[in-house]
Amino acid sequence: MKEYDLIVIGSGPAGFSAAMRALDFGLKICIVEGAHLGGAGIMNGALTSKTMYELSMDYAVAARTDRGYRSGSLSVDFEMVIKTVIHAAKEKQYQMLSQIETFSEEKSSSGSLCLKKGWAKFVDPYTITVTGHDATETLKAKNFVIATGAKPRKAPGLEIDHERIINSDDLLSLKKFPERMLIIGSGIIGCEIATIFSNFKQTEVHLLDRANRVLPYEDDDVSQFVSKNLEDNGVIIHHTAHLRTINKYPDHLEVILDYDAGNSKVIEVDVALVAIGRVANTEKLGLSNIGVQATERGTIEIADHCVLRDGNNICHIYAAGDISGHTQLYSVAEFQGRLAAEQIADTPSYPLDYSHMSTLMFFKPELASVGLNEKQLREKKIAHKVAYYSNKLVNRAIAMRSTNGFIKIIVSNEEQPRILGMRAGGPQASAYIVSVAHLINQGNSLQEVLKIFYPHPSLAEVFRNV
Ligand SMILES: Cc1cc2nc3c(=O)[nH]c(=O)nc-3n(C[C@H](O)[C@H](O)[C@H](O)COP(=O)(O)OP(=O)(O)OC[C@H]3O[C@@H](n4cnc5c(N)ncnc54)[C@H](O)[C@@H]3O)c2cc1C
Ligand SMILES: NC(=O)c1ccc[n+]([C@@H]2O[C@H](COP(=O)([O-])OP(=O)(O)OC[C@H]3O[C@@H](n4cnc5c(N)ncnc54)[C@H](O)[C@@H]3O)[C@@H](O)[C@H]2O)c1
Repeated sequence: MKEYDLIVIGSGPAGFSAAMRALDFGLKICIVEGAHLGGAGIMNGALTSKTMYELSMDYAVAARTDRGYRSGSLSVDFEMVIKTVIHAAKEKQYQMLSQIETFSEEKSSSGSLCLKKGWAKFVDPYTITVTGHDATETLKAKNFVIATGAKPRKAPGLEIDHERIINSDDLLSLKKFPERMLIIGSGIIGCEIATIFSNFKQTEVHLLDRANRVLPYEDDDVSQFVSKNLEDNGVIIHHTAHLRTINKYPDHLEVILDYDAGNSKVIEVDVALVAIGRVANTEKLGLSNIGVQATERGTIEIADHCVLRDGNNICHIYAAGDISGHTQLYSVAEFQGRLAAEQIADTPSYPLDYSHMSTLMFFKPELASVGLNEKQLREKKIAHKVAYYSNKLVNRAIAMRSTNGFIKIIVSNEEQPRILGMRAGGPQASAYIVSVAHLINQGNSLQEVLKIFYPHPSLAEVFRNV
């Protein structure tokens, strides 16, 4: 039976970063992956959706007719779009495979990496089985990182048939642009997919928002900004609407929506896509064989990245990424994986500080977020002030003829106000978010922002004016 220093279960950003960091410490590592190398970080997730977003944004630029240019006969081929997206995913997967091969057991004298394809299940705290297509293998290790990620949540009473009623995992299997599409769920995935399909202008996009605004966890002004942009891009948003049922007919789906106001609406679409959150992949891991119970949300509780068993750390089994119940982001998964490997190697590490966590949301225009928003600060009863500045006043935005955007900086209510959070919407909003994350991390006051030179003309100049 093969024995390793570390077995990583799952090859997404959490698992792969844990493995790569563990390699630095000379460990003999095996990565076990049941589906796609790179997990949702690559396939049916972050990279594929962002590739499709970029293509759709290019198409939207090419389709403009208000800038003095006009393309002759613009058309888009869905098959080619999907091929390009899969190409991008494969490019990344082959980079990862090359890294694995570079450090294969046969070649590497110190640390080594191997990849086993199959589904892992704990037999006891030091043993797993890996079930592949044709065989089951038993492996042992001194340490484990569970990085099995998450999968799309099922909508109650709605069967996903993976052809017409689909989730984000099925997007790349579509054969053509749907003429009409309903997206159920107006969180990040729902709004990003609505942006992509409305950019291509081949699909009538309906977005079901069970609340009265999209992105329910964001501040009202930010949600309204996103809502308005989606509508301006042609998306039909059904606010305060609830899905009663979908009736399947050979050539269409009949959707019945019930609104909070009491009225109902029947609409016809070709594809319905469910995007109502993601649930952790714990159920097939054999957690009971290691004395671990998943939380009510199906996640694994951790302390210092160690899995908790009966309130105690099992200090040779770690968990990282979406499975851990923290914010489901690539960067968080990658960070947690790296720190788990450092714990395993007993290397002095630093605690993960989520206060300057940042994220980009790929809408039109993009939305960037770092730190807390007003809603969270009100919940935590933290006194704060808000500075707001419109891109309408920024020369670069004017030059781009693209002034739909803003920056909103949230600071503490102190004499020297510290930056607590920021939201920015507009072109290139992603470009300056990391500098704000640094300022939050360093506990800097707003004054620091004003001491910096800003290149002109740049969208970052928006800071100087807040
Ligand atoms: C459509 C979409 C778009 C996204 N866009 C972004 C984005 O733009 N930015 C961002 O920060 N985040 C984005 N995310 C979220 C991000 O992809 C996840 O937070 C991240 O991939 C989580 O990493 P992970 O390693 O924890 O899990 P995953 O990436 O889910 O990887 C887990 C892996 O474990 C494997 N696995 C599960 N169970 C087993 C088992 N028993 N045995 C063996 N293997 C197993 C799975 O097959 C999978 O490959 C997006 C997600 C989706 C779905
Ligand atoms: N750019 C990014 O950073 C990015 C992109 C995509 C996904 N992600 C990550 O993936 C996670 C999952 O994305 P998501 O959009 O699926 O989840 P989400 O939590 O962002 O949003 C889920 C949405 O579905 C709604 N909802 C829940 N149950 C519902 C029901 N029964 N009927 C109708 N609506 C319902 C919620 O009100 C919410 O609006 C995100 O939380 C995010 O962390 C990040």
